[in-house]
Amino acid sequence: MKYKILLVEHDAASLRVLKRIIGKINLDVVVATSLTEAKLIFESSTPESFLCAVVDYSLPDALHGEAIDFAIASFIPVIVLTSLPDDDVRKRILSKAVVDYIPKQNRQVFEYLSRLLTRLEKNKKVGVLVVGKRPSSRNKVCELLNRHNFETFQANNTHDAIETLYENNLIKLVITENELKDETGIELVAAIRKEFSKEEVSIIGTSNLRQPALLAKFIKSGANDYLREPYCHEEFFCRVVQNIEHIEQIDVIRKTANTDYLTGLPNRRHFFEEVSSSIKRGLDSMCLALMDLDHFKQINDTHGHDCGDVVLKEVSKLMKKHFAAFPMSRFGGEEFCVFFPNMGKEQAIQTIDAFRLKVADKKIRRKRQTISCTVSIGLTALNADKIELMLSQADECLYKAKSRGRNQIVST
Ligand SMILES: Nc1nc2c(ncn2[C@@H]2O[C@H](COP(=O)(O)OP(=O)(O)OP(=O)(O)O)[C@@H](O)[C@H]2O)c(=O)[nH]1
Repeated sequence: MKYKILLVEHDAASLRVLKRIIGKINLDVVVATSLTEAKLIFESSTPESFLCAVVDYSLPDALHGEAIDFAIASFIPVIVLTSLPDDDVRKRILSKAVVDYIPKQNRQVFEYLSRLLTRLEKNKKVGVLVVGKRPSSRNKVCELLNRHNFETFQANNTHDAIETLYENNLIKLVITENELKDETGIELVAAIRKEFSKEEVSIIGTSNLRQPALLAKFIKSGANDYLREPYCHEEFFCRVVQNIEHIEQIDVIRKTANTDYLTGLPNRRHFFEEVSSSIKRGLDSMCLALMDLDHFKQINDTHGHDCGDVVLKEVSKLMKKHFAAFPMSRFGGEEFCVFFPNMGKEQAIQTIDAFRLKVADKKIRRKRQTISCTVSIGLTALNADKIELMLSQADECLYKAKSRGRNQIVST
């Protein structure tokens, strides 16, 4: 779904820059140049279709921030723009339930707005778990997080907190105070760290001024960061976003390290890890298939290496669709592998043979040429406790499939 931004701005020059910036990040802009216009637009739309409102503090018919109150009352997150960057205005803006405010000082602040909007969109898919004994303090933190579009979860004890983490893998951050219903926040941090690493879930511990020693204890027990209460709203969001971005960056690095650059399929190392841990957990039955494109050198030699790459990508696309439910990998070169956990030999043969036929039927068109290819497959149903053993069996079968004429399955 493409979200809309309600832009309430009177100044023509600012409008031009803002429209360009918002358009660049692929969000739709709906413009109102006054509070009256904004109200009219809202009468015919739903708040859910708006990611947020970007509102100028001072409009011809709303000189003192009245448009901010209107947008907040309409349940959309609000970012305030102001060309009056004095401390009084800043305080007045931050006393309202806004996402942030942006003084219109230079071009850099518009870049900041662009990052903020991108963040607000991403936040819709990020969960934050808030843990503490008192519902009132949990609700206060959740209200701040909801303002930034985060999905929030709550727990008042260690057991429920860990269960919630297991049930909702979109949770990237836990914010906990030390006082819980059963144990302490410090004990909760230690318990989370037994199950989830710092790279999977960030934790912020909170403590008030009367307990400064707690902050160091939080960090020593495995928290990533801390917040000293009472905290200002800007510091709260800086810390929250910093900790979530840390997890997201690690996620990008992990995905890059696990993915084959050409085809986007998981690479050999990732496949080994995934299948090995699946075998360790114990399976009733399993099969492993090793596949190799036939006469691929000839495809490269006839049509060029670029076309060879296109063939690899097209076969990988077919694989992603056909084997969506199974661990799969580009093993290297023109060799691919699929693992079938809890599947008997007959069913695995049926599944993989359907794929073999799909590959043979596929016509790949490139630069007015039509390329076809076939695939040979070695499949093993050996119940081994090590993936290496299954691979060597599948490899022997694949060798036989090649020597018996290719475009076929040999199984053991
Ligand atoms: N275009 C392209 N070619 C690759 C890539 N990786 C490996 N190859 C080529 O794949 C070809 C594999 O050739 P061979 O091992 O001789 O096997 P084949 O021609 O498929 O013959 P059979 O396996 O016996 O059917 C070699 O020419 C490699 O250069 C790649 O990423 N892109």
